[in-house]
Amino acid sequence: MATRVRPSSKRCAVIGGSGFLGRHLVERLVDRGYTVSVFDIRQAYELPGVTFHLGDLCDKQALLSALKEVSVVFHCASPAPGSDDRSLFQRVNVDGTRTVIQACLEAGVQKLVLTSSASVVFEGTDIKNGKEDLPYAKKPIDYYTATKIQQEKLVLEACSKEKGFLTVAIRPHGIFGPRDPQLVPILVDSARRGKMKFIIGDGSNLVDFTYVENVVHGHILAAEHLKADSPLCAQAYHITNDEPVRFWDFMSQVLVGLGYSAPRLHLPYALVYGLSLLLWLITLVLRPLVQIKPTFTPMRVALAGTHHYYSCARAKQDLGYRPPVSLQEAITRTVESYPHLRQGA
Ligand SMILES: NC(=O)C1=CN([C@@H]2O[C@H](COP(=O)(O)OP(=O)(O)OC[C@H]3O[C@@H](n4cnc5c(N)ncnc54)[C@H](OP(=O)(O)O)[C@@H]3O)[C@@H](O)[C@H]2O)C=CC1
Ligand SMILES: CC(C)CCC[C@@H](C)[C@H]1CC[C@H]2C3=C(CC[C@]12C)[C@@]1(C)CCC(=O)C[C@@H]1CC3
Repeated sequence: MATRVRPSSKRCAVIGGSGFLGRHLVERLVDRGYTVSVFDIRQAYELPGVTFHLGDLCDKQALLSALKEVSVVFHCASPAPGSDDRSLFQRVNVDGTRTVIQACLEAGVQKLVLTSSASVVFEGTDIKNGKEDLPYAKKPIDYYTATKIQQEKLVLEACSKEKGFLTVAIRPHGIFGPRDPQLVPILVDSARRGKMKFIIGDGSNLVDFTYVENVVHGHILAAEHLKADSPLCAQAYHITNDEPVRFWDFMSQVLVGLGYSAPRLHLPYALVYGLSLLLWLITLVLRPLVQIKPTFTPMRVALAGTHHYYSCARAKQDLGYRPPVSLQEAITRTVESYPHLRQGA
């Protein structure tokens, strides 16, 4: 009878390891002595000690070859939140995550750490110091969020001590840092097109922005603390910088740091939200004729004009989590990492 080789606990796979968060996670795992397999639809870099497996996570056979002798899987792949492609989100985040779980079970993986999102509870209205026991959003703000909810449920429900398969979900919020393709580039693009003159609402709304290395730290703590007798099994954990900041102060600091002017003029939230909805409807109607990508989508306006910050007390208690990099240091490092996005560059 063939004996199954017991996977080393230092052998892991990162699904989505070519992406922004995934690559930072891979780099940290390698520093900590892990052997890492990356599974992604693209290869973005090369790193000693890292093996790349290219494929779509909806393809179980492709996944299985990447998960051989792997004990921990980090699943941080997703289509970009800005995409409006409902069927893509369903296929990758929901059906694909089912496939990931199935492949993990077949390959004898012991732990699955999902990158979920704090937004799974966000409906476009204020959340102040939200805890993990808030109900999932009944009316999620977009397809991305709707499928992140389903994805998280699938992963947490798959946790089985009997099968020796343990799962946990990390819920970061507003990840930023070097190489982020989203937050800073979108902000700078909007500034360059003269669209960052206005503050939506009175500007007092508090939001979590989380430095990518802190998010990585939360993932690794979760993987290392996840044991059959630990409270982590089938739980979700907010991972933030634990320093909520005024949304518009954060944006202004990044903009000014890169040489652009901070927004100053105020516009009423309800007006901008209403206009963004109208614009969204117009783009839907015109879609067969012309593709328009509005800057101020209803989702972005809701995120820019409401409070949404979350408690990470549960992560502190169960994981011993403390954000290693402060918000100020994180902003400084981020601004320095984008010389090509500076005003005039
Ligand atoms: N960025 C943020 O502020 C937040 C992100 N999250 C979550 O964190 C995770 C990582 O996000 P982030 O690093 O920003 O995203 P990225 O888009 O940078 O990384 C995701 C990676 O997954 C890849 N991928 C997409 N679809 C598939 C597929 N079908 N099979 C294999 N690989 C695939 C992407 O390839 P390609 O680029 O070619 O699509 C990309 O390399 C996501 O799950 C996201 O939902 C949660 C909270 C906040
Ligand atoms: C044009 C401006 C009003 C806004 C520019 C910045 C935005 C691009 C970002 C501000 C908050 C960010 C955010 C996300 C994406 C980028 C922002 C909208 C997420 C939607 C990414 C995926 C998640 O899981 C939740 C994030 C919330 C915050």
